Amino acid sequence: MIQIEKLRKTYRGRGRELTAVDGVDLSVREGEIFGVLGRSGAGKSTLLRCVNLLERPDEGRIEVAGRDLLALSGGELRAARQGIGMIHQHFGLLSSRTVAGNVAFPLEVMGVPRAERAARVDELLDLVGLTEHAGAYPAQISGGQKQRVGIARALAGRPKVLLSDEATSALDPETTASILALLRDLRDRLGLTVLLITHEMDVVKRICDSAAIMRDGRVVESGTVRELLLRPGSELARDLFPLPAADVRPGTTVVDVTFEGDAADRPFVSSLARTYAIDVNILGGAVEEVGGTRIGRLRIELPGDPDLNAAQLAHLREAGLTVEVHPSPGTEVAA
Ligand SMILES: Nc1ncnc2c1ncn2[C@@H]1O[C@H](COP(=O)(O)OP(=O)(O)OP(=O)(O)O)[C@@H](O)[C@H]1O
Repeated sequence: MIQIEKLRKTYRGRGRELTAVDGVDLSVREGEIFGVLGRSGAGKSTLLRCVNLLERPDEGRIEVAGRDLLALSGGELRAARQGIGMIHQHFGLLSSRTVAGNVAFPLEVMGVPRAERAARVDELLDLVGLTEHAGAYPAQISGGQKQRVGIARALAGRPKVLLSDEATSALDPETTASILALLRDLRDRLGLTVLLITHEMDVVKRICDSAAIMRDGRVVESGTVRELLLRPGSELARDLFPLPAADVRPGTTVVDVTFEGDAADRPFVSSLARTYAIDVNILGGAVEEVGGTRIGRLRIELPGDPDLNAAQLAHLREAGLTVEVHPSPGTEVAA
């Protein structure tokens, strides 16, 4: 649904150059919720603003719903942008207008006739659960309700794509959960494709089907959340399951074992200990519900160096577990 290829955007000013997006490729499938994560300054907002051409990239290609956005101009571009809604961290509501007036605003800009506009505003407010607050002003409603207005306004042009710029960052955890549930529900009911940027792991855990991590303007990993969690060395897995720094003692093997669904219910630690008559030390672990599946990660310590534990590691892999061995001290390659 969204195809981004070799996207580059450099900001120039006062003799300085800063490449905020540096050759990004990204593919978002129709109907999925795709999260872009990364530290402040990684280039997430710039990337998002390029997708609806609030920012014009220097190079690359952006295809949304089969249309090459950078090749469009005038009316065609306006129509394509109407098919892309956007919600913001600080809501961006007009304080002098009521809730209904804020939702009506984009419809006025689009030239929708008054009677049709009123019916559409009612429909949109119903969609986000704000019918009873139609006459309230932004100052009279909560942050969560303000974001619901923002969502209703973004959906005014019946977009197929919704962009979300840290939409829940200014909200408390409970309100965040309700806004995320609303986004997922709207995706299901309206068949939306959602591209969101966030620095909150909870957002990824709760609603993202796929994710990408950005650093210094580049995508360093991307894929479905499940794929990334089970991929050895994945940063997303490390961030979602924070474990203490691995302190590998000489003569031991420290292994991170990632398991999902059924495998979470099998006693693989005791099976390993029994089969090889060894003591297995548990160093840490976490189990999380991710996208409706239980995924867990356990850090265990086995006696003996890794090369003496080949059979034990194979035993874990054969049980369908993802196995990542920490290097022993002294095995790191000198830079
Ligand atoms: N309009 C601009 N002019 C100049 N530099 C900019 C502009 N917008 C962003 N930048 C710079 O580009 C880099 C990427 O910024 P961007 O806002 O895309 O990152 P981000 O990952 O979204 O971070 P944040 O969450 O802090 O917004 C930063 O170094 C930022 O200072």
